[in-house]
Amino acid sequence: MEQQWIDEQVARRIVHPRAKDTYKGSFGHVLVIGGNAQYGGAGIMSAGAAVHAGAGLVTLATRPVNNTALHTRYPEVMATDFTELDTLAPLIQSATVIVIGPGLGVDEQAATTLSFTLQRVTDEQTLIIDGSALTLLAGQEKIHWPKGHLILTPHVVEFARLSHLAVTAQTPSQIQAFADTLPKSAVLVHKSARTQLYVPHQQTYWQNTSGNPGMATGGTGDTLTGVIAAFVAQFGFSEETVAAAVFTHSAVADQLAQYQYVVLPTMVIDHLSEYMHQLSEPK
Ligand SMILES: NC(=O)C1=CN([C@@H]2O[C@H](COP(=O)(O)OP(=O)(O)OC[C@H]3O[C@@H](n4cnc5c(N)ncnc54)[C@H](O)[C@@H]3O)[C@@H](O)[C@H]2O)[C@@H](O)CC1
Ligand SMILES: Nc1ncnc2c1ncn2[C@@H]1O[C@H](COP(=O)(O)OP(=O)(O)O)[C@@H](O)[C@H]1O
Ligand SMILES: [Mg+2]
Repeated sequence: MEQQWIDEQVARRIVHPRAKDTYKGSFGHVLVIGGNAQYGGAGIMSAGAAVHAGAGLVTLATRPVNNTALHTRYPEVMATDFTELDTLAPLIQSATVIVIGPGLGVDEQAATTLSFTLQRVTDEQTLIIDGSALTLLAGQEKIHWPKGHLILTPHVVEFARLSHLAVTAQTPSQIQAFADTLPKSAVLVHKSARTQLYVPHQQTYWQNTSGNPGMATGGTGDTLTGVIAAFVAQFGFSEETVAAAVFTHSAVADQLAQYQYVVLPTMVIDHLSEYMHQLSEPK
């Protein structure tokens, strides 16, 4: 298979200065569905990353036990309970981009919310499926992928559950063969120390050039979902938008790793907007 690089040029093509005559509605509404009682931080980091990467509006559908922590850290984020399906339905309907899975868990409530959401996503929306939602789907006999633009963000073990390919068997041609089974408007982000991006029925996959081992802390992938969501909400769905988000997330971490041994996900969130400003300015 051919390979193309995800580098700063890609991110610079996507992240541009904002037009003067804009408002919060110009930059999309991100709905994150995740964060149960055990994994509250995952939902908070995904939603926080979406705010800091520039989404106009962000709502987190989480468990209420997480609300105080959420609003202490990110008061910009609106909150609701992901088990209150009557309240969730109109939020799903009005979202530009939906993230489902970070810290969602795999219990019955999580499974109910997942199938409720999958049934309601429309052609115009983008759905990012991550973490627990991927694990839940992998447990189904046959996966019915939803309508709309689809972005899957598995790490290698989540990908093994989905594809039944052992980690050592996850070569580019095998990953592409799995990607070819997805709906045509799908992007597969295969996460690892060498994150790659696949699109159904393409001969070329994308290889990220940013990232470092300081990122190996729980929550880094949860944070990535929020960055991808905000990029799609502002700049529109395309494989290049997803590639730009993947690059930006790790490039921020690379800048921090010049001075730090460990790069925490929340530190990446704090520096996203500064880095996006750099990307949007001429060099
Ligand atoms: N602060 C929080 O609330 C956190 C919540 N999290 C959530 O916890 C849930 C479970 O996710 P997990 O990923 O922890 O658990 P999983 O059971 O899905 O996968 C964990 C396994 O995958 C392995 N793995 C991951 N990347 C690998 C790689 N590149 N090479 C080899 N092995 C690799 C891990 O070592 C581990 O054995 C998800 O919903 C996730 O979003 C985690 O993101 C951790 C932080
Ligand atoms: N050694 C590494 N080099 C580059 N990127 C890494 C490294 N370790 C982890 N990452 C990145 O961190 C993220 C981990 O995602 P994931 O395993 O889903 O984390 P979590 O679910 O805990 O948030 C991925 O984006 C992955 O590319
Ligand atoms: Mg994860």
